[in-house]
Order: sequence, then structure tokens, then C-alpha cells
Amino acid sequence: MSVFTTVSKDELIPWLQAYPLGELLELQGISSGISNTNYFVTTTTGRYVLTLFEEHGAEELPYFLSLMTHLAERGVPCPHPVMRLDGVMLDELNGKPAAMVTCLAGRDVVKPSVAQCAELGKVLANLHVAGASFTGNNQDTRDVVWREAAAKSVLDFLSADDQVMLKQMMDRQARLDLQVLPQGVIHADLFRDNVLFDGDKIGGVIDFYYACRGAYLYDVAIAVNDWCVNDDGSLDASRVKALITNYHQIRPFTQAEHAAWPSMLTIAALRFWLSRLKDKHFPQAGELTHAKDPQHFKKILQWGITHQAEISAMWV
Ligand SMILES: Nc1ncnc2c1ncn2[C@@H]1O[C@H](COP(=O)(O)OP(=O)(O)O)[C@@H](O)[C@H]1O
Ligand SMILES: N[C@@H](CCOP(=O)(O)O)C(=O)O
Repeated sequence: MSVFTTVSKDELIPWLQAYPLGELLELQGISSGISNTNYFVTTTTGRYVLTLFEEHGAEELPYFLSLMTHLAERGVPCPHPVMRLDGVMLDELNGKPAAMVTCLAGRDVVKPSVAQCAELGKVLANLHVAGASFTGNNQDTRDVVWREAAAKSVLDFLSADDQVMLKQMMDRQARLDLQVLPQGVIHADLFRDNVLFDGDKIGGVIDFYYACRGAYLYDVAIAVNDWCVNDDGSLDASRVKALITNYHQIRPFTQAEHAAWPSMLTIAALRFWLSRLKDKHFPQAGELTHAKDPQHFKKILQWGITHQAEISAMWV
């Protein structure tokens, strides 16, 4: 149950008076999710999601809330933060930074279809295009510097073969020149559990809390590694094609992006292999997240390293 900080109706009713949302009808904790406390809040004006931020400090949150506002106002299906009557977006409730956002339709999919990957490609491209006019800036907290440090910290826990693979990957990422690739706002964690599908239509993209400035292709690679992967770590060519072809129709890829594609998929896999290894070997005291299996991303990485020509052919 992911309600880490409880909120009662008696606590919410006076708090809600600051919002133009009418009277509270129903309050229901959301059991999925691993980082924050979320509640469905139904009022006389509609359904909303109340989030109490458990890990981010109040100073980090305005970037994410402004970004969601910017994207939602440009037609990207994502939560639209609700402002208080006095114009404040980031509030506080029961000692935690808190925000109210619009409630989106749909639920996450476990086994995405080709049609759903095609939809995802469109929405991701629209997100990148709409984000280009966003003026906020945020540094990637899992950037190349973080990856270097993470690799050093987990190296001794790995088998000899895995150490060789990790060192090979660190060399590869050092050689990839990201500056030649188109950059802008990226979601940076577009996994299946962060997209709500309403049938074959996307109801919304959630969890913008890794969003930052980065290479668009990196964002595409992160999504492909989660949405288009088979159980053995191989990529499913039809899902990859559907995702990137539909993306390309909205924001056309450049030649430099094609050249970087096979490497970029492995670097995106490396980022999550490393974060999962770190979570496993250095669990943070009091951290709320449940450790996820690093082996999954190791398989994706191994497959990517050994199938570079095949990946290059999985293109638009
Ligand atoms: N704006 C929203 N509209 C509809 N459902 C939402 C919204 N935000 C979150 N949810 C629901 O809450 C769940 C947990 O949200 P999530 O952002 O993944 O939490 P966490 O940050 O703790 O991982 C999601 O899987 C989804 O079902
Ligand atoms: N979606 C990721 C979790 C987010 O990354 P982390 O850096 O917080 O571990 C995953 O599935 O590993």
C-alpha cells in the first residue's frame, strides 16, 4: 500500500478550501506507486489526484509542476496541476510538499501491443515538440557523471564477466558525443507503469520526476527498452518499428540520431542496470522504493551489445 502519509477527510476539507474545486465527496488512497503518497479526490467539480511528495524537497518541485502545466496546456496528455485560488501550485499537507493534479483516464499496460507502442511514439514526440518552448531547466540526476560514480561503486560486487561489460560500456558512453544530437525536455523514465492507456488511446503520461534536459534519442531509447523488450532481453522489431516510425512522423530523426541509435539503446539500459545495482547493493535507510531486479537490465544490455547491426536496422 503506497500511502505513506495518511490524510483524513477532516484534514482535507479545510485544506481544500484554498482550491476552486468545490466540496469533497470522496477520498481514496491509491495502492500502486512506490515513491509518493497518492489519493484520488472526488469533489463536486470532478476527480483529482492529491500527491504528497515523500522524497523530493519543496525546492525541486516547481520545475516539475510548471513543466506538467506547460505540456498539458499544449495538448500533451499529462496531469495538469491545479492552482490554489491565490495562484500557488505547490502546497503543503501533513508536513509534506503536496499538489493537486487532474485525474487522467486509463491504467498501465503490462504487455503492450504494436498499436499501443505506435501511440506511445506519437505521444513521446508530441511531448518533445511541446517541451521545446519550456524555459525551465533541470539537470539529469542520472547523467554521465552519476553513471561514472555509480559504476565505480558497484564494480566490486560484480562477476569478472560483468565487470568487463561494465568497463566496456563506460568506454562506449565516453565516446558518444551527445552534443550532436537534438536536445530538449525529456521525461527520462517513460516506463509502462508511467503511462495510462484507455484502450488503445493514451489517457496520460505520469511521473515527471526524472524530467530534465537531455538528448531526445535517449528518451526514445529508455521507452523502447521497456516497451519493446522480450523476456530474454531481446527487442521485438515490430514494436520498435511502430514506436519509432510514429515518433518520426511528428519529430523526424536526424542522421546523427540514426548513427547513435545502437549505442544509445545500450546507454539507456546501462543507466537502469546501474541504478538497480545501486539500489540492491546500497539500499538507502528509510527509502520507500522497492529494489527492482538488475538482472533484467543486464540481459537487455547484453543483447544490445551483441546485436548492434540488427538494432541499426530497426529504424525508420
Ligand atoms: N494524474 C493521475 N491520474 C490518474 N491516475 C493517477 C494519476 N497520478 C497517479 N495516478 C495513479 O497512481 C498510481 C501511482 O502513481 P505514481 O506517480 O506512479 O506514484 P509514485 O510516484 O509513488 O511511483 C499510478 O499507477 C496511477 O494509477
Ligand atoms: N523506472 C526505473 C525506476 C526509476 O529509476 P531509479 O533511478 O529511481 O532507480 C526502474 O524501473 O528501474
